[in-house]
Amino acid sequence: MADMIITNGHILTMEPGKEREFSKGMVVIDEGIITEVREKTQETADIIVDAQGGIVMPGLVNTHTHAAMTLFRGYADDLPLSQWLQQHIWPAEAKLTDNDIYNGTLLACLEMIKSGTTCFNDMYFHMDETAKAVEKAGIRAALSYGMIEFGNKDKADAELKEGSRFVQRWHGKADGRITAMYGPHAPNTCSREFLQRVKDKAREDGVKVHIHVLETETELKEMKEKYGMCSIHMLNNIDFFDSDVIAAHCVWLSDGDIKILAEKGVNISHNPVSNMKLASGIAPVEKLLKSGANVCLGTDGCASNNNLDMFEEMKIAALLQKVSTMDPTALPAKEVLKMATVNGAKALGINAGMIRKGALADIIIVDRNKAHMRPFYDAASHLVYSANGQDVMTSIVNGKLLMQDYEVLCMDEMKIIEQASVAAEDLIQRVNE
Ligand SMILES: O=c1[nH]cnc2c1ncn2[C@@H]1O[C@H](CO)[C@@H](O)[C@H]1O
Ligand SMILES: [Zn+2]
Repeated sequence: MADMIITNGHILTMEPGKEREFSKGMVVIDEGIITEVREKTQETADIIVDAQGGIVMPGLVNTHTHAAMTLFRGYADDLPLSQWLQQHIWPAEAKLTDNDIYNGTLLACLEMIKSGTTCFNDMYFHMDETAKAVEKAGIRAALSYGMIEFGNKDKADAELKEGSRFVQRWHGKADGRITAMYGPHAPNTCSREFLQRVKDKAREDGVKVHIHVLETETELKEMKEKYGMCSIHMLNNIDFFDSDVIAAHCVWLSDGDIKILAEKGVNISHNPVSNMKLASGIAPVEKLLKSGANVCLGTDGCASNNNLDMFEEMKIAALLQKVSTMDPTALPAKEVLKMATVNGAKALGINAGMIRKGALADIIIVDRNKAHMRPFYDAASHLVYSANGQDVMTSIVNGKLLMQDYEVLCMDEMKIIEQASVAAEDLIQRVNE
């Protein structure tokens, strides 16, 4: 007998090139893997999840965030990026403890599980604690220690050592739910020599690299002054780019940069809410997709968003491309849904983001028994333009129910909220001392 069957739901498979929909289908799960997807027939299993009145779809993949930054939600708003980071966020981050990161990450995991994200890509500090929180919550994640050396040789050695220690300790852990990566912060906070060393080490270790790239015009100007070229050309010159790189933001791109990113198979995490809030600019997502690049979707941290709701992110991504290109056909719902599922899973190298035989059972069920979800013509349209994270009823990761019919099963919800609030209060007191 199978471990689990999800039955009676409207299934959206999202398989690239051959997306299927079943108005009353069933998904069979065994040992964390999807073993069958088809029209409903009678069947039994250890656990039967009734998805009546729901859309069954792949869990959302958030390809760029800093989970523990939930502790800074609403702490410093309405500021430009450099001022926001240098005067507010970095001084506060200097006071973060292991305990803060653990509790902040658990709060993020709770929020993600409740709003349909089954996997996230994180770069931050005290990452052992992030990994422990992921292990406990049951969610899937790609994690990297955020390295910043500003060209300092001693710092470079220490940062790479810590990044490497983290990769050795956590890659493939938590029943395979954790993937570890290297996380050099950005081309203007890390030197060219350091970035080259990091990429060499990542290739040697067979792991991916997660980096911020051309988020702001300031970065573009700094790079041109320092190297006589933009970040994309500098990184390309040191052979940094391949399909094992996740480049977050990529806002300030020339047509030549887009060609390089597409040719090298670089994965681009678009983070429209953060880019709008910090007034960083608008990434050329339509052009990137047309060039064949793999574009996925992220929220960035809670200090620049201020939530982790990937439904909100999908809608804003679509709207922003339309208004910036003055073309209502730009970034249609189906395309943005792919960014948040299959493209994200591809970027992180996980066999998920779609409901098909052999894929990891990372699945969510979205409620359509709600006023704003009726009538029902097109599932993709509703998911992108009408739904929000609070419409997610059920979340499954690795074949395990983390939330069922709005009830969180993997953790004590009120305890997590309370612990994170206490940690944040204490942290801000230390910052203000
Ligand atoms: O949008 C952003 N741009 C640049 N840095 C960021 C952004 N969001 C968070 N961080 C910062 O990146 C470091 C993690 O490696 C942290 O210092 C975090 O505050
Ligand atoms: Zn970021």
